[in-house]
Amino acid sequence: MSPNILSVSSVSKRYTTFRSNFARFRSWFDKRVQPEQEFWAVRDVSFNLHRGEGIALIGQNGAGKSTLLKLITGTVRPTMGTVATTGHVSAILELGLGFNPELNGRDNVYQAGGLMGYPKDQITQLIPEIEDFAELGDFFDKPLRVYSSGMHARLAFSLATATRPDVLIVDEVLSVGDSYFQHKSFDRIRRFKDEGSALLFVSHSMSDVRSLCDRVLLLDDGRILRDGPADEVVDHYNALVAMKDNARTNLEQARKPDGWHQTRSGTFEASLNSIELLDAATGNAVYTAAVGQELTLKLKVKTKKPIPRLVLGIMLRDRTGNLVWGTNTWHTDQVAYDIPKDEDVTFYVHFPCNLGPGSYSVSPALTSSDTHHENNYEWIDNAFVFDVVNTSRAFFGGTCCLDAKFEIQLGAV
Ligand SMILES: Nc1ncnc2c1ncn2[C@@H]1O[C@H](COP(=O)(O)OP(=O)(O)OP(=O)(O)O)[C@@H](O)[C@H]1O
Repeated sequence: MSPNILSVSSVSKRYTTFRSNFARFRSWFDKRVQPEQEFWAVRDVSFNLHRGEGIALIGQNGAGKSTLLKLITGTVRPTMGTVATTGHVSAILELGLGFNPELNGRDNVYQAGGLMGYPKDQITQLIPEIEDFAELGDFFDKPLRVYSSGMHARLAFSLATATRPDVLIVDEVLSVGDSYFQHKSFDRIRRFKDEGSALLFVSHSMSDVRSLCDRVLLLDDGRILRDGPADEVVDHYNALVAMKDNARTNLEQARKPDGWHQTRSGTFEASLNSIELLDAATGNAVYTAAVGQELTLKLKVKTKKPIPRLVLGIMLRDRTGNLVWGTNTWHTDQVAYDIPKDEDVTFYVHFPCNLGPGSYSVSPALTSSDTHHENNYEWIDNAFVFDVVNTSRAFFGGTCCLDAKFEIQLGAV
């Protein structure tokens, strides 16, 4: 493992509220003046970040993610514990932090760049690259008060990544940018990681988390609830979100011998008995499918109590956990109504294997509507895994087989 670039040791942050500012002031000198309320936003958090590693902090609103980032960047001081970093840390936290709305983009780069420790002549050297990357056009020379939030994000990201930092800290800020700029930013983040930068990333987008980070810390009530590989912790988090909405929900996790991590949650009032992938023509079981092969996914479900409305959802994900395709029988207008207790229900999903070569997982969910928030009967991440090989098409990359045809014409058309 490469050396630590950031060490967070037993860090806690307590916020206190006093009856008045005067009472807070008095408390500095008089120990008898106690706060009206105290609140631990971060509790005993420890982890190390290594060169080239990407760690995401995830968790529900108020879990303590932003506070932890502020403790790491030094904007907020820990009540207990220590944070140690080696090298240059660049953070893109709250939108436009350190920017002046009355100054234009260019002057803000000088001002905020100066606060980041860049000498003026270095900023002058970096300005063309920052202006070019931000792609703000004439807005670069207009006051920030006329910027949209996406424009702020463009300026903040371009400045924070003008030189490659040893640790890059990115809060939710990129989520306000348009998808063109997000792609461009993610490419730059990936390149920095490949060149040795470490990334600390906060996002509510689980696909962004999976695509940028190898490791995920799940925060809950200021504590680290899980620390592990992205697929495992994100699935745990999704199951927890479902549990918050469904009181009687259970949660089980296991790593299977093939390396895939399975998370099963729900009330299990309706649950999956079996899942098979079949060749559509012969009905034979398929574990390795050919690109273009006609397939049928067969799922047998048993009810343990009367179910007024049953919906099957299917998610197909690639090896890195990114969603390739997903829908449910609510959207296809095939809801099954009034199913009695102890009933067998069989679902068939027919599809051509228009996928690229690689490994894929199927995650079924049994619910009562288009989301799992109302009733999560059962949700199994990675319930079935299969491979796809290319035996009949010219070489292509990616997870999708478009069967595109090239046409070439010489001369003017
Ligand atoms: N300055 C402060 N004074 C008092 N409480 C605070 C302060 N800053 C944050 N908190 C509280 O600390 C808790 C953690 O907040 P934090 O912003 O770190 O959560 P978060 O996980 O980043 O949430 P979100 O996803 O909504 O951004 C919240 O309950 C919040 O109200």
